Amino acid sequence: MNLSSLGEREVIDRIWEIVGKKENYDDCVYLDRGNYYQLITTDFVGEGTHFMDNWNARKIGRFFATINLSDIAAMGGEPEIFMASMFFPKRMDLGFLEDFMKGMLEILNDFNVPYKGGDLKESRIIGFSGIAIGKVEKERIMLRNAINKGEGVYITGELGKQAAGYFLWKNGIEEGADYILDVYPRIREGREISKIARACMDLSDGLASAVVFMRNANYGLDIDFNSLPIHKLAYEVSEDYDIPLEYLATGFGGEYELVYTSPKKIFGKEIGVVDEEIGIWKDGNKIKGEGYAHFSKALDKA
Ligand SMILES: Nc1ncnc2c1ncn2[C@@H]1O[C@H](COP(=O)(O)OP(=O)(O)OP(=O)(O)O)[C@@H](O)[C@H]1O
Ligand SMILES: Cc1ncc(C[n+]2csc(CCOP(=O)(O)O)c2C)c(N)n1
Ligand SMILES: [Mg+2]
Repeated sequence: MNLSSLGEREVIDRIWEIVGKKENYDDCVYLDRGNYYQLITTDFVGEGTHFMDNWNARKIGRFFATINLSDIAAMGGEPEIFMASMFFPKRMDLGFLEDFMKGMLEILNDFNVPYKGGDLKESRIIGFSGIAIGKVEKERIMLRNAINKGEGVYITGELGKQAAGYFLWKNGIEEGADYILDVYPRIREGREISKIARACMDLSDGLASAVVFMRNANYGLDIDFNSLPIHKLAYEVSEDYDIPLEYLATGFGGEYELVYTSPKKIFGKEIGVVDEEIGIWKDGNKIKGEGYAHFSKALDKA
C-alpha cells in the first residue's frame, strides 16, 4: 500500500501503532520541569513540497525559522534556542546558503533566539529540519483540546493569502511564491493570549484542520464563514481562477496564524463559538474538507 492511499494523518496513526503507544497530537511536546513546561518542536521544509530551488533564499530562511517558532507560539511559550539540519545537493551555489542563513537569523534575532548548530548533509534535494526549544509557565500553557463551552473562537491575522500566492505561482505569476513565504511567528501574540486563553493552535494546514484538531469529546469549534477575515488576494484569485473562496480561506493553510478559544478577545477577530455544533458554516451549509494533508492528491487536481 502506498502512502497517498492513506494520507498524512493515517500514516501518522500507523507510526504510533508501531510504537505501540499514542502521544497526544499537539503543536509541541511539553515536559514537566518542575515550575515550568519545556516545549520542544521540530518541523521540516523541503524543495518541491514547501519551496522551489529558484525562490528567494532569504525568504525561505525566514519562512523556515517562522514555521518552527510558530509551534512554540501556539503553546503560549517563549523560544529559547534553535537548531537546524540542512540538506543540499552538490551543485548548489554557496550564495543560496548565505542568503538562507541571513533570512533565518533575521527571524531568530527578532526574538533573541540563539542559533545553536545542527547537521549538514549532501542530498538530492534541498531540505531543512528545525528544532525549537522553549518554555511556558505551567498555568499559561495552551493545548489544542482545552476548549470550554461558551468561549469565543478568535484568530490573529487573515486567511487565504498563502493559498492565493500558491495558485498565482501555479499559473505562472512568480511573485505568488513571495506570498507563500510571507509568514511571521506570532510569539508576542501567543504570550499575551496565554494570559487568558487555554486552547490554541497555529494554522499550518488551514482553518478546517483546527476544527478537526481542537475538538474534544463533547465540544468543538462552531465557525461562521461570513465572519472570517479573508485576505483581499484570496478574493481576487478565487474570481480570476475560479477556485472556491471557501477552499482558499479554510482548506489550504500555510498562514501560521493562531486560532484560540477564550472568554474574551485578546488579539484578532472573533469567528465563532465553542459549541456542540461543530464545523465551518456558510449560509446554513457546512463547508467540506479537513485542511492540507501531505500525500493527498487534492493539490494535483487544483
Ligand atoms: N514522524 C512522526 N512520528 C510521530 N508523530 C508524528 C510524526 N510526524 C508528525 N507527528 C505528529 O503528528 C502531529 C502533527 O499534527 P500537525 O500536523 O497538526 O502538527 P504540527 O507539527 O503543528 O504541524 P505542521 O507540521 O503542519 O506544522 C504532531 O503531534 C506530531 O507529533
Ligand atoms: C511548492 C509549494 N507548494 C505548495 C505549498 C503549500 N504548502 C505546502 S505544505 C503546506 C501545509 C503545511 O505544511 P506542513 O504540514 O509541512 O507544516 C502548504 C500550505 C508550498 N509552500 N510550496
Ligand atoms: Mg502547529
